[in-house]
Amino acid sequence: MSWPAPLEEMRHRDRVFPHLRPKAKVDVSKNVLLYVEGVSVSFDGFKALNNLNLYINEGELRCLIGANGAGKTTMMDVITGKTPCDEGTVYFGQSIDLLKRSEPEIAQLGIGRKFQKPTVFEAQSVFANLELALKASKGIWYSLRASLSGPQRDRIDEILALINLSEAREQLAGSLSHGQKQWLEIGMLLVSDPRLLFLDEPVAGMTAQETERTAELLNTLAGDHTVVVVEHDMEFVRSIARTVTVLHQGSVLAEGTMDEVQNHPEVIEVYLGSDE
Ligand SMILES: Nc1ncnc2c1ncn2[C@@H]1O[C@H](COP(=O)(O)OP(=O)(O)OP(=O)(O)O)[C@@H](O)[C@H]1O
Repeated sequence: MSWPAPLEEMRHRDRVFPHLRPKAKVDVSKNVLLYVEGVSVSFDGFKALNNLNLYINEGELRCLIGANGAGKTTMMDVITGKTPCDEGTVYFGQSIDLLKRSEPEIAQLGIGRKFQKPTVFEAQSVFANLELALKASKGIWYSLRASLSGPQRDRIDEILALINLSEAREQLAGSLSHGQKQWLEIGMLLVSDPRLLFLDEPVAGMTAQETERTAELLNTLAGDHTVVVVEHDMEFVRSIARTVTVLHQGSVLAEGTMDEVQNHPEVIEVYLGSDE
């Protein structure tokens, strides 16, 4: 029996729902997880990214800094499939061309992103937020299933410990401090075990103690995950970064250790020397 074309397509659920595809193998034989090469993006003739080149190694914790308007958000938008680019290439490992993938497909490949403002479900408990995130990462059919498996519960417990919220598991997310909400959102990304994580200003608005705890968390995540942090808080960057990349006018201005970039004359002039 032959099926009408749309039904035939539905039989191949993995074609219809990208999340059902097995996770693609990412070739990191050269130890580089992300290649951004020659990327330019213009908005009405203004170049937000200008021949940007950036390489992120597997398992590293990289900090990206740059003054307002340097192109940090646009860069993350291009990598995560939100904004198309005019020129350039973006590869995940040696062979996955991210510019050919949609935003959900890129998430499914294991690239997670936390936006600046936490977006947790305030009326749900901490545990329920993680449960919802886990089910959402498995797709719509999965969300209809009522209960979590034992290993999934264990994974959520592990994440709760990692993000320092084990004791707050039954608390409503809306009652958490700003810093705890940020951790919960990082936890919500971790349930799908992303390979590469982009975190936009993770310590903005945090207390000194929460900031310190976040530094520990990010250091723990690095290695198992590759973490790219966009941050304005220079003290925090100094406390976590091994390599810092400075963006300016849509290109990389300098890259190196915190000391190297802080002593870079052009960086001093355009960024660190400013009032930010
Ligand atoms: N959709 C858009 N349309 C027009 N211009 C845009 C758009 N998105 C970004 N821009 C411009 O591109 C430049 C780079 O912006 P982007 O948000 O990437 O910088 P940023 O480094 O993330 O800055 P911030 O630290 O303020 O978040 C800015 O001058 C911005 O005004």
